[in-house]
Amino acid sequence: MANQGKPLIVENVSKSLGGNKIIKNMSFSVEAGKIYGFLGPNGSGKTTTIRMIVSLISMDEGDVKIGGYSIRTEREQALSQIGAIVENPDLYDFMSGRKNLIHFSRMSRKKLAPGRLDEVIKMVELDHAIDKKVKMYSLGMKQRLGIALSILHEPSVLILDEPTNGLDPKGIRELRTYLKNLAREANVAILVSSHLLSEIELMCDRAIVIKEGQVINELAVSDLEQGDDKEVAALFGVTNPEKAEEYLAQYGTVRKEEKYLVLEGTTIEQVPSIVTGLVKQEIGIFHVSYKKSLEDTYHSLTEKEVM
Ligand SMILES: Nc1ncnc2c1ncn2[C@@H]1O[C@H](COP(=O)(O)OP(=O)(O)OP(=O)(O)O)[C@@H](O)[C@H]1O
Repeated sequence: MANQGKPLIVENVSKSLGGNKIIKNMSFSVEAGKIYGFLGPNGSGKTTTIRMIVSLISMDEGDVKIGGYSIRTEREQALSQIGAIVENPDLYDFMSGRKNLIHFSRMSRKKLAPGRLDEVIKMVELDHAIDKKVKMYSLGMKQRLGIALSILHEPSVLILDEPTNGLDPKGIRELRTYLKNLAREANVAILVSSHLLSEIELMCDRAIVIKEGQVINELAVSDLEQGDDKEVAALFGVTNPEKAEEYLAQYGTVRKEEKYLVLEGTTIEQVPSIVTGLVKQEIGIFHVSYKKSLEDTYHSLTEKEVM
């Protein structure tokens, strides 16, 4: 098959809404086993594109191929290959997680492979709570149950519109780990829209950047970790974050990212003297690295005029 390894292909898709051309000749593809971030400013057309991919709305021009099937001419086969959470999944609060899964799998009419239900429950790490009522679940657990629902039928493509919305940092971290495993172990192609750039950096292999309904760039997130002599974001893992934060503030903006302090707006050349300074303050250092932040690249891309 010509498109093997690219289970999602968006080809020259256009869409007008309310008399305005919202999506303009959009094309991109997503590889199996990889997580792609779908990034763009508010109103750039992320949700509209996703709604077309999952066939919630029609497209005016172009096509979307899912597992090689056209969403226009082979809709049923195409949809059988895709799992998505676009709006909040309608879970029944009064039923257990397991009963929800059974109920929705019956509705989808596709017969589940033996053992699939337990496999999915394990994959989303809900084994301990699957027989509890959904109303007892945290938001993160509901999110994982939603993902379980969307992957029950073993799709080759999973689409998540702003999946970290409303999750706390622990929930976000769990979701990230879980999605990474799903991509690697089940070879699923995952497209995640998000406005959280740092989240895309941590979660995704590649980022598709859109603006005004057009793809303006596609980047390998790992490429961004090769800093150059321009401004970088330096990551410090230290024994006394409060004291270190105060010290680092003289060099730029400091923010916390999990167990690290991130110093924005420094240069690679400055890093050795910053490390010396931290040591003089009797702050222990267990990690130092730097990266060109996706945020900088993203802003420099989206602030340019679209041709
Ligand atoms: N039904 C509609 N009729 C007219 N215009 C619409 C309709 N739906 C969306 N739009 C417009 O299309 C553009 C793209 O909207 P869309 O929701 O796809 O963007 P988005 O990138 O998902 O934004 P956000 O990050 O804010 O969710 C916006 O300008 C929006 O106002």
